[in-house]
Amino acid sequence: MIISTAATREDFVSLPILDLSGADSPTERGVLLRQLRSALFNVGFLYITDHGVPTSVISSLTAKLPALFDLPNDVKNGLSKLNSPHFLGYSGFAEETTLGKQDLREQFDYATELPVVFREQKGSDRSDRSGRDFTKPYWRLRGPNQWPAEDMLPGFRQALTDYHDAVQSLSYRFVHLIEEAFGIPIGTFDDFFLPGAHSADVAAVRMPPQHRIKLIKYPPSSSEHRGQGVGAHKDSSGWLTFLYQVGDEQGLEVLNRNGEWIAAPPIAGTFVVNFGNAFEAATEGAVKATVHRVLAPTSTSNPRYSIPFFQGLPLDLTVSEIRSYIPRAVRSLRKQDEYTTNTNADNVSAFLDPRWDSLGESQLRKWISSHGDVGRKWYGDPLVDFYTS
Ligand SMILES: O=C(O)CCC(=O)C(=O)O
Ligand SMILES: [Fe+2]
Repeated sequence: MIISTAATREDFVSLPILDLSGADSPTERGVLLRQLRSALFNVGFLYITDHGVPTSVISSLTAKLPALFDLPNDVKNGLSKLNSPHFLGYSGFAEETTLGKQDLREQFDYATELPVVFREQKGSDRSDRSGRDFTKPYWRLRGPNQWPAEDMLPGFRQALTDYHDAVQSLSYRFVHLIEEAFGIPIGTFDDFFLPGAHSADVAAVRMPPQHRIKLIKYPPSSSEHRGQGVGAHKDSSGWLTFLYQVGDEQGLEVLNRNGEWIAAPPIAGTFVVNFGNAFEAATEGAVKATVHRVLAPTSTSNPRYSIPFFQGLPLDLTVSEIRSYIPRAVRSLRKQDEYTTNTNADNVSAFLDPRWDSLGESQLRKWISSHGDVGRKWYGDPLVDFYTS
């Protein structure tokens, strides 16, 4: 029970579950879109079933997670994020922080396999045909993965690649549903994901984004007290997040507007969908990047594994540009008082820094603040100090 001097507002106490098979039925599509609108504007967190990602694709990857994390320490450390200016690779237990506190989890970060585009300041060939300036530090976020040797974990690279491709295509289909729920033409956001979708003009064509996939292990807590698996936060790595919770260990919780933590337990075969800071900023808070956290498993539980897929956006896209795609009627749906509410989590005001507008800079800031050692090694102290000041 919540005891409060202010009248308690009605708010969500459980998360909606949307059956995406309704999208293919002329009679049920309208119902699905109504449910989606409610999930978007009232909750900012939902489960999806019948999402079209084959069970075999999911299980091929999830079956390999225990062995991945059980690789010898020298093999895991050989894949350390410290090797990677793209913040891709392995982070050992409690090496990452949220709100200045250690997250009691171990993780591998992977991404759409893409080559480096960043160029050092030297030389004249600094841009591509579109005039994009690849000497900007945030372009350095983009680059290839670190894979374990195939004989160390046979089939892992293929399983992760298949999973990436399937969830990427789910994410594009889901964005089409959102466009319909917003009342804008289906395909409006294709510009962000499918270069050249609407324009043959080289300067207008975007770079295809790099999506990120985290493979996470939360070991059981070392004491009776459940530790911080990951601290309260809003996602800032992308546009939408598609989270797969492996097995049945609980721990994910979502904050409602009354300040209550609502459990988001694993539901077999579903993905959890939520919205990143860029989405909240683009909709001016009409759709929230809802705050969530993970409590580490109890001391007597099994480890918990999870796989968030963060749908990427072009790094040179600006918040003002994205906003121009969202109708005023949608942006004006922001509920009073919420956009600026201090939730004691990384919030949108830190994301929308007046010093910059591009998503690349917001993301560089985010990566540098959660992995300071990687930031200092590859980006240097002045840049780290700038982004963390
Ligand atoms: O592990 C989970 O269930 C959620 C992880 C999460 O919120 C994140 O990594 O951003
Ligand atoms: Fe998250």
